[in-house]
Amino acid sequence: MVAKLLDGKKLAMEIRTHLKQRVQELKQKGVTPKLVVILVGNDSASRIYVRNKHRAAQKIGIETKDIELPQEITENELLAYVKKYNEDDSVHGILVQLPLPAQINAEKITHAIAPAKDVDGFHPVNIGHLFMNDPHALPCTPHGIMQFFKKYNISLMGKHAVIVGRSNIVGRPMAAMMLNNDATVTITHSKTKNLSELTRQADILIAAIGQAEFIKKTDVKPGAVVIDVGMNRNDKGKLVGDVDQKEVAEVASYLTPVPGGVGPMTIAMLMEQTVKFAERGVQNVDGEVSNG
Ligand SMILES: Nc1nc2c(c(=O)[nH]1)N[C@@H](CN(C=O)c1ccc(C(=O)N[C@@H](CCC(=O)O)C(=O)O)cc1)CN2
Ligand SMILES: [Mg+2]
Repeated sequence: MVAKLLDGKKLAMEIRTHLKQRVQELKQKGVTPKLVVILVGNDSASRIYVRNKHRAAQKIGIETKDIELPQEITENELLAYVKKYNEDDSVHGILVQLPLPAQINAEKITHAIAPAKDVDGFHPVNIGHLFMNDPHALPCTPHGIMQFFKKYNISLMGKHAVIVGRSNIVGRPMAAMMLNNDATVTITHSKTKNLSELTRQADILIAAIGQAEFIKKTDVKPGAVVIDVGMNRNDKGKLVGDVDQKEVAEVASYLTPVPGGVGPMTIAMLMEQTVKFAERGVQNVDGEVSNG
């Protein structure tokens, strides 16, 4: 078997085209979706992701305000920025790019973003709604992965989904989304015993461990759908995923490439969520008018 590649770049472009239309409709109603992106410090990768978010937003017609803050900023100073944009009615979405410098408690910051403007879907209120199968805002990476299943008609019903990695931004929300779509979900992590025994049972395998080419051919059931969330630099400085792509492509039915798989979908979903939040504002206004 040779795996079919799930092209995230192409799917993200399709999604952006639809979003452009939705933004135009919003603008006709006098609303321009507005996203505030806060970048703290000098992390070079974060700088690139923020730039890519800005470009994606521009292409669709979303207004962005990029705020660059110094590495040494205090937690309270950063919280003051979040508060300011929480209170600004022209802003529909706020995100703080992660990771943050060591002196700042990232949880405290993400928890300070108003749940209604939490385009990253990281706030505990939004995570709670997601786990209760009543999603309000969805973390962008797992939400992007769900779009592959939709696009390629990969049903999750009754399937065994095995997730390697239990982070708050990928593993845990991924588990909730797949559970909400009737998969049987196993979450594994660095302390899991006999990991390969579990990954070999997966109909759908999500690799989000942060270790270069960790998942080998022998860890994968023939015909499995394999999603590679990893972004690591190997010893030659090349970007590689958590999956040994060359080997695993020989046994998987579907595989997301790195680059060009999950990454572009993360940004597409951020755009989608920003538009959705702006549409909610319009619905509320329409509601008030019709009730009046
Ligand atoms: N506030 C947030 N911080 C972080 C998030 C997030 O969703 N919200 N996710 C990651 C970083 N990230 C977006 O912020 C992100 C990372 C990578 C990509 C991407 O498109 N990657 C490319 C490859 C890029 C390269 O060549 O280095 C790909 O996979 O094709 C998009 C978004 C952590 N922080
Ligand atoms: Mg990718």
